[in-house]
Amino acid sequence: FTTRCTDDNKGNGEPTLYTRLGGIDVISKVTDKFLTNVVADDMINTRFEATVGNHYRLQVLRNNLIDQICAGTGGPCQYKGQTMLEAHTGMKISAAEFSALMADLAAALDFCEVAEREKNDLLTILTPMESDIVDK
Ligand code: HEM
Repeated sequence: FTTRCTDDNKGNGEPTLYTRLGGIDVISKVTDKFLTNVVADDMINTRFEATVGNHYRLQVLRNNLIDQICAGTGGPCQYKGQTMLEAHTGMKISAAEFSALMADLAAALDFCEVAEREKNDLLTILTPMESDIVDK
């Protein structure tokens, strides 16, 4: 039975994925690189033209992405955006576009030197969202 002087574990001494990723600082940097990669990605960047062209809208998306990753990995944030189904309904996003976006995120995690285990853990959390995002 392991205890440590922190509440950042599930009672088993294992830090949350949020902490293993490096906390809000690394999550923010990964999100910025991810958005840079998406904007450079000819497969999907037209999807984000209106967002990138509006500073306020881009900041909202950035904040929502950071909160979503922070909250989803056990960090102290609250996601305040729409559900994935609400946010993507009407866009008719294809499975190929979803894969392209996930590859842009994986490249951002590599760029920020996030370790393989943490990279895979985060991608594993996001992958099931495909059913609420693709073909809606
Ligand atoms: C696991 C994959 C994905 C996640 C976690 C994700 C996450 C999000 C989040 C958090 C928002 C903001 C919702 C809000 O503001 O209330 C959003 C909006 C959006 N997403 Fe996704 N998304 C994913 C996949 C995709 C894909 C594959 C595309 C298109 C290729 C896409 C295109 C968009 C667009 C265009 C918006 C609207 C941005 C705006 O409001 O200006 N998303 N997404």
